[in-house]
Parts: sequence; C-alpha cells; structure tokens
Amino acid sequence: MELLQVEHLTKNFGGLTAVSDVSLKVDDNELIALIGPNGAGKTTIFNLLTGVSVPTSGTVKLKVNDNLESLNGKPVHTIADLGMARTFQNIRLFNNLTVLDNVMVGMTSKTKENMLSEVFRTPSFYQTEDSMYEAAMKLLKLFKMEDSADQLASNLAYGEQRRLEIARALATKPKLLFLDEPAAGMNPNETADLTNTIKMIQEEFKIAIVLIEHDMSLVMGLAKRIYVLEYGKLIAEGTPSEIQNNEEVIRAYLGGDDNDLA
Ligand SMILES: Nc1ncnc2c1ncn2[C@@H]1O[C@H](COP(=O)(O)OP(=O)(O)OP(=O)(O)O)[C@@H](O)[C@H]1O
Repeated sequence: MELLQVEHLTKNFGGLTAVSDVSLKVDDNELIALIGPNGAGKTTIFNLLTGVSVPTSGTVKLKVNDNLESLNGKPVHTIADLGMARTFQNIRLFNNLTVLDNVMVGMTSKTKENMLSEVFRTPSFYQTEDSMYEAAMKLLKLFKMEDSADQLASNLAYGEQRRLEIARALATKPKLLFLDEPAAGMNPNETADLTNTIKMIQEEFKIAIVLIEHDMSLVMGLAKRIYVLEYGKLIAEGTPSEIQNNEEVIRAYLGGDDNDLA
C-alpha cells in the first residue's frame, strides 16, 4: 500500500485552474520530486496536500495504521499530527528564538503535555522538557548545528537557516516531509551541503520526501521518481533519466526561461 495516494486533484482560483486532475503516489521511504516551470502549480499542490488549501475536487489519502485515510476536510494541525510536515519557499523561522528553541517548538505538537501541566510546571512537564532538549540536541548534531544551538535563528547564514527549517520540520516526527524549493537562493557549496543533508535524512529517519525544486542537479541526484507539471497538468512521470529524455518535458522547459534539464 502506498503512503500517500492523490487522485484527480483539482484546484480552481476563480477562472484559473491552478491544478488540474493530478494523480500521484508516494511510497514509504521514497524520495520523489515535483518539477515544472514557474506557475505550474507545484506549491498549490503542497498546499492542498498539507491542508493549507482545500481542493476543488479530488482526494488525498494517507496511510494511517495500515489503512488509507482521507485527509479531505481535515485541518492543518490534524494533518500534521498524522505525520505530514513541510518547509516553505520563503523561510519561516522564529527569528527571535534560538536555534535550539526553533527545533523544540517543532516538538511541542507531539508531546503529551497538556496546557495545565505546562501552566503548573508539574514534574512530568520537566521530564518532557529534558527529553525534548536531548532529542533537539541530537537532531541538531545530525545537522552539524549543535555549536549554533544558542544563537538566534536570525544570526545564521542563509543556507543554515534553510537547514534549520528542515530540522524543525523533522522534529514533528513526520512520515512524509515536503520540501518547497529548499535550495532556492543557495550558493553551489550550500546546495551540495543540502544534497548531503537530504541523503542523511533519508538514511537516518527512513521517511518519504517530496521535493519541489528548480535546481536540476539536486533533483536528478536525489529523486527516485519525478513528476512534471505544466499549467497545472501532469505532463510526465518517470526516473531522472526518463525525464531528461522526455520530449514533452524538454519542450516545456525550453519554452520557458527556467533552468534547463542538464
Ligand atoms: N491564492 C491564489 N489565488 C489565485 N491564484 C493563485 C493562488 N495561488 C496560486 N495561484 C496561481 O496558481 C498558479 C500556480 O501557482 P503555484 O504557486 O502553485 O506555482 P508553482 O509551480 O509553485 O510556481 P513557482 O515555481 O514559481 O513557485 C499560478 O498561476 C498562480 O498565480
């Protein structure tokens, strides 16, 4: 059974069909990429899958306890609790919190503590705090960011901020992680670091990842399968080499001013 099953997903904004009859699937521990020229509908699909936006039609189902459960109509926080996490195209960190606190904020949604124990600071609250601290530091070590734990997020270099956003998303213990243009604005060294980080995440956490990315070196080096969108429609699906040689895809890319597929 697949981890995520999307069937006939459509989203209209007034007269504009941003996503048109898109069906796709993601298996456990698989890394797939969603590519396509600017405005093709990639971010809209992420928003539909993570509950930020409501589909006009179509279904989204996630494997929960070995059953495919419909996510249609469920709010963002419920979908997050079921195991979906994401990063955004524009970085959304808590700039005035430390690196460590940014990760710990990601963890709070998964702790058993309720408001009362937080307000009254019961022993179990402190135990949870301790284990959260340890888990957050462990995560930062995996990202080689433990030395920056006490720095404000806003003081990190751009590439590090992007990596911190991924660490925070992982703190929610997702089974499926959506990365929206993680290499945007990165220099080649930062992009190479990010490629290694994403490989490390797959090995360490054994989760599925869906990647939107314009940087083809990153996509071709990481993705097992690629879906290609143009004007809201899927025009191709296949392995990196199939996609690089697909005439429809070459036409879509050469027709625009996007990166080419080299
Ligand atoms: N909230 C909205 N209201 C109206 N139109 C929207 C809205 N969100 C997206 N669109 C339109 O839907 C289309 C798809 O946009 P989307 O951002 O999903 O594309 P994208 O493939 O992620 O593009 P990019 O690579 O530039 O980020 C675009 O024409 C966009 O202008």
